[in-house]
Amino acid sequence: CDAAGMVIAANAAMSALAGEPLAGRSLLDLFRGAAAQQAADELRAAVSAERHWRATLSVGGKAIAADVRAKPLPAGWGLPGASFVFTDLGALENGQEALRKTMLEQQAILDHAPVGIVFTKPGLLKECNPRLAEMVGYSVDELADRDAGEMFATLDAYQSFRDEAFAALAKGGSYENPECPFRRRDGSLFWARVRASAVVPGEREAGTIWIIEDVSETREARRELQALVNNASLAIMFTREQRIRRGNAGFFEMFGYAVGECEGLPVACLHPDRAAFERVVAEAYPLFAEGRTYQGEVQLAKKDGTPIWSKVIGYPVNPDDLSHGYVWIAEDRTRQRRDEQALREALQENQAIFDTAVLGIAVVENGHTLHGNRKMEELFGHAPGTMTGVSIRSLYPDVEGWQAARLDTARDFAAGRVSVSERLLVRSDGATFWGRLSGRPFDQDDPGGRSLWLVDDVTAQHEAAEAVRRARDELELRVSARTAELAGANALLQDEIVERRQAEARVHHMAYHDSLTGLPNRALLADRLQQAIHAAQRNGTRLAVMFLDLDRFKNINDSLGHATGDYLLKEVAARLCHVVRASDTVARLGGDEFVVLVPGAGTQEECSQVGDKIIEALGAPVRFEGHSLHISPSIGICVYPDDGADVDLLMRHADAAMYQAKAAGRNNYQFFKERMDGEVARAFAMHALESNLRQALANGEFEPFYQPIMDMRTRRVHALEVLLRWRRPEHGLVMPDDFIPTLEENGMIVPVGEWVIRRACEQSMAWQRAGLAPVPLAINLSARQFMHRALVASIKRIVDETGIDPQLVEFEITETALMQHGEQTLEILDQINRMGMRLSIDDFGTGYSSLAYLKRFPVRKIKIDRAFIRELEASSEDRAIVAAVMALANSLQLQVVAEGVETEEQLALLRDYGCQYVQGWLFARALDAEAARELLAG
Ligand SMILES: Nc1nc2c(ncn2[C@@H]2O[C@H](COP(=O)(O)O[C@H]3[C@@H](O)[C@H](n4cnc5c(=O)[nH]c(N)nc54)O[C@@H]3COP(=O)(O)O)[C@@H](O)[C@H]2O)c(=O)[nH]1
Repeated sequence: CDAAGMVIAANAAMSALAGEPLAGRSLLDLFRGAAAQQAADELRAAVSAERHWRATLSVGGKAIAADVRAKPLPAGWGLPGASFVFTDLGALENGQEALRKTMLEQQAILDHAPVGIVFTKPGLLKECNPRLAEMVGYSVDELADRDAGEMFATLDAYQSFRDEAFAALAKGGSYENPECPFRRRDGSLFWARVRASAVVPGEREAGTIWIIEDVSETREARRELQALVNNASLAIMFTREQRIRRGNAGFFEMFGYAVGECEGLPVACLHPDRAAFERVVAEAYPLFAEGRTYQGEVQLAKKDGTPIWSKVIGYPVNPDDLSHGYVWIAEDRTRQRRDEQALREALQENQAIFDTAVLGIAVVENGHTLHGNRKMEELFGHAPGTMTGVSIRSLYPDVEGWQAARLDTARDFAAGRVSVSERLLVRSDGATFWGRLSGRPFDQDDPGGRSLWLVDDVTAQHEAAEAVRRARDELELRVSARTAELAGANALLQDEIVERRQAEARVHHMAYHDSLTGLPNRALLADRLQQAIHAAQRNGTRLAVMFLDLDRFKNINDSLGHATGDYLLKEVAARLCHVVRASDTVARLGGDEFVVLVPGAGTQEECSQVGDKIIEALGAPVRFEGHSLHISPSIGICVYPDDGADVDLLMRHADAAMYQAKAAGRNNYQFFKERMDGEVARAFAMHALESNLRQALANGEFEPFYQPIMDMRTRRVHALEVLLRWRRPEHGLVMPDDFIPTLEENGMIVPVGEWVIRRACEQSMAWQRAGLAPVPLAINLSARQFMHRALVASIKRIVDETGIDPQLVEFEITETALMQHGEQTLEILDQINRMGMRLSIDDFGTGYSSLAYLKRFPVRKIKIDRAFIRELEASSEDRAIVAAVMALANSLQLQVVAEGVETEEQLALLRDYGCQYVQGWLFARALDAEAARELLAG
């Protein structure tokens, strides 16, 4: 009832007692039968006194005796009202039985309750059920009136528990402690959940009912779970409203946060970006809505942004109410993923190697292939992907080959070796090939197990090796045949070698011997003389060099012919050899010159003896073809060391002495004297110069120079006169006046002159090839050269061989030379003229030209001798001569060159006389080829 006595609630028994529902009715209505006011007073008094009394109720017109207990409502009701317990006394008797049954049922409940239930009065246990007794290890009876503190782990624990519990109960409420430590009789502890309520709220003395539930196992399990969670290497996180609420140590560690640091942060912060987070949300939340678990491998991010690959499992805490949040378990798979990636790449690489290998690769087990790469398929002609499960036997053309391979392989594998062999294999189309096999077991301890094989097609090598073997056999045959052949050839070669040696000996002999007489020549004589000088030096002895020239030999040669001359020379050689000792040397230098070298002869007597013997031996007439030839020598003798210490000097002095013998009347010998008389000296000098000029031509010591002939009108080069120079070693440049007369005298002017023409033509062509304008050459011809019968042929040959334009060649012949030979001269000049070359008369004015001839000569030009130019300004006579020459030239329509022009005055006068061309130092001296080229290049 509330404070106004209105029924708030009534149980079923009460409604049954009242015969109708009572809620909302006034309780006083039950007491109407009695004096209502009295009943109301009594009720209030009973409530405030919390007592019970006997009352008569008026229900449904009936009076019912009832026992009423009244009590104010507990504070928890929130109303100032009272509770009433009505006991129908009439029905009580009938209910005794029912009550007893209820009591028994309740006792059964207590006895079998799975929780401990105990009733206490302050400080003491009063009653308890068997479960509690079991929990603490006492009997129910033993616990009666026992001190409650004994049940607790410690006295302190009991006291704090007691204070806390009774403080709560004192407020009229119930008390609950989820985990409280208790002690068993044997001293062991257990944990229990305790709930308590006061029998009479707020009245401790009225006693307290305790329900004690052993939660030790649950607690242990929870602790274990907690430890598990805390120590898990996995990250475990609890989220609610998309914020991080809690995480285990693994979580903080995985994401790089300090413990508790990120609690409250948005979950998105664990993702690399918003989009990644939303992808997970989009995938996971629909699953959660269906009460399912989300699983995925996603990329997350550490606090510092480092990406983490993580396997994530998420599920709702309460699938029925998603507002409770979610549990997320994340496993860091970054390393595994990296390892997996590396593994995947390695596998791909291996696969690529496997697929692209140039060798066939197969894994074999139990006589069949497990895998084979593409090359393997290709080798054996299998379609792609069909190399698996192929019988190894089928890869061999016959059973013998296969058996042999098996046996060898088994032997190799058992010995721990790689099995390498070359075998004939067969393709699926039946074609065979040679394969090089290389196999080894996967596991050395299981040689009969799985094995790896490499196969290479070596048919080509096999065939090549076979071909090589055949070729080698063939070669061996050919080698033996060739060896036999060579043996024959070798014999021939030996003969050839002998012949070659003989030929070489002949060549050597020819090089050092005179071909006509077989005597040593100049070179061998020089060598022998040198050796004899060394020997004489060593031994302190002397030696004699005797130079012989046959008197008037040229006469015999010219009159009786070369054959007679040759015979005579050979006879002289034989006689000389006959009269001297074998240790002496007889040599022929050329022509009619001989030298006898007499080692050991030093005194005049010894030399005279030899000289006399020679004169005597040559004195006897020589008979040849009916002629009796008389010959005598002129002998020059010089002695080492008195007359010279080297070969050259001794030869020259012997030569000089020979000239003395000639001068002394021939057919005698003379010893070398330091002083010679003038004629002998001249003859000797002439002889020496001739000898040197011969050497000069052979050694290339001659050199043409070029002096320009200028056009008076244009003052440009009209032609170049070719003037010979001799670059004589140790003498410098020798001018032609010093050697041309000698060349003319001894006839050498013919070969030297021919050389000059050839060299000048070659030079002109070289200048033209170098791009210079062609300039005519004026080449001197001496009288003797001009009269030589081979001149015209020689000039023609030079023109042909050098390719020079004949118009560019002009020959200068002295006036004297022209006048010497009359008609013959005319003939030669005509021939030269017909070849297209020009002719001019040199040194004009110094000879005595016949005007009749002059008119007939095909000359174009005359050169006024420089003797008339030199004094031109001073000498009226020379001016008159020059004027006359100019008049003559004009009348004969000849061009005129004035040579030796050294001054402008001379030039001016010559211009006045109408001279067209001038030559002289006023313009240029004779220049070497390089200077002349520069002049022409201008
Ligand atoms: N048969 C051959 N005779 C030849 C050849 N080379 C030259 N000679 C003849 O030798 C003579 C001397 O010649 P060289 O000493 O060269 O003298 C020549 C000029 O250098 C000289 N000359 C020219 N201008 C002047 C000058 O102004 N003053 C001066 N004092 N001398 C000068 O004159 C010589 C040329 O003379 P020429 O030949 O008459 O034109 C000489 O007679 C040459 O002919 C050869 O290869 N073969």
